[in-house]
Amino acid sequence: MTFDDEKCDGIGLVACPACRFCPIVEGVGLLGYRIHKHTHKAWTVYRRSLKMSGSAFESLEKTLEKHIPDEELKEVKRILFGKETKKLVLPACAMEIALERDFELQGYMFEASTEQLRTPRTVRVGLIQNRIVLPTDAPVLDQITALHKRIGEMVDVAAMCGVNIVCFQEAWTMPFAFCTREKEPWTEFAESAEEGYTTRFCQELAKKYNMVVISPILEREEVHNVLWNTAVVVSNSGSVLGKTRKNHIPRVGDFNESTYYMEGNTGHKVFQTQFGKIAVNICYGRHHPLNWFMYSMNGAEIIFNPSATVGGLSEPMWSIEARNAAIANHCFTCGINRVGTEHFNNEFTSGDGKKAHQDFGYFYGSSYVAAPDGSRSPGLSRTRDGLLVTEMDLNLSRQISDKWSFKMTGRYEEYAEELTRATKQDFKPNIIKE
Ligand SMILES: NC(=O)NCCC(=O)O
Repeated sequence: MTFDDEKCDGIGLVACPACRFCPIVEGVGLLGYRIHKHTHKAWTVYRRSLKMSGSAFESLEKTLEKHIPDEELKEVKRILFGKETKKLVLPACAMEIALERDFELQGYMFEASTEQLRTPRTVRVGLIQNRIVLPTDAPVLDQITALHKRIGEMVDVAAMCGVNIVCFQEAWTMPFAFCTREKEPWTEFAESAEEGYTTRFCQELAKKYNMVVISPILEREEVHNVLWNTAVVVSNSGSVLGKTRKNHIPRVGDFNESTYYMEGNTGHKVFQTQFGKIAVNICYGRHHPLNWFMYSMNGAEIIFNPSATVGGLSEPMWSIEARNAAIANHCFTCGINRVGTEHFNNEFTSGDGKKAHQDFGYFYGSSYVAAPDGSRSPGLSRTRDGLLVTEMDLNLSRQISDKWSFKMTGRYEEYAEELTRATKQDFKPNIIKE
């Protein structure tokens, strides 16, 4: 599409393609001067984000909206995404600041039926996806500090939107350098979960905004000097509620993560917060249904899945796995993925005979929330930093559980016995032959 922004008449919806992507027009539908005021700016921001990403494909939802006639779109969306999630009206000041700070802001709500004996248990969750800020060869502390600043300005907006629990992407303080297999300088990004500067930074945010902060970092456990891929959960009081470590380590494509840290040893912890019981299933753990299941068995009402994954590898699976986990476990799930392409100075190979390269591929964002009734929010874009705010009534989980009864019909004892047998060395698969 070609467009000359000098000639835009500011009416927006027709004249300027940016308006279709401008969160102010699209998100809240504010009329009059706001459309005019933001048109050129949004278009500039949008164009800049496309140029930076090297990807013109913004999101599946946008493409469906662009090409499917209105009368069919509703039905297509119902079948693909489940019951429509209503848009959440977010404060105009938050929308405006998000625009100024060049990130997408979207809000949705998951409602539950009214009950006679329980009042609604609504909680607002914020998911943050982002690019790295500085090049990967900038000094380590500069990179960390720049990311703190960027995320800090996004959390300010989350606070304006009334977010109670915010979660960042996997290893958010660093480039996803595990593709390189080099130890230095990447291990220098590892920090103490309890006392590192990133945890201190999150404690400040948590206290300032009365917000639970989930901070997935590369952890250096200093007593034994062991590295882990860890999510630190900071309570809204500002104290560290605990930490939980990534249970499953990928050995696929360029995800050479076993070079850097060990398989988690914290089991399937669930954290009781003021806003609900939460758990964190880090990235590759989402391919393991039993991992989700055990967090749910321990009572998790919301399971976060902070991730770093690229289009060439996992994009067709992305929209299915966390959503399926929400359905199967009668809980809410939140998938968060980083954005953009990260370049490294030294070439590396994928061990597949193909040419050496200097990047992982494209991290496609697309963060979303899925609900126990099978519905899901639209995803954030594939190309831009973003904050997704969702309001969820946690009563929905028990309502759906009462309806579908997966926990009641699960026959877990049977599976426990069979699984125990299946993991023994002398196991013989139960195959009937003629
Ligand atoms: N970070 C991480 O575990 N990535 C593995 C690839 C994937 O799970 O899509």
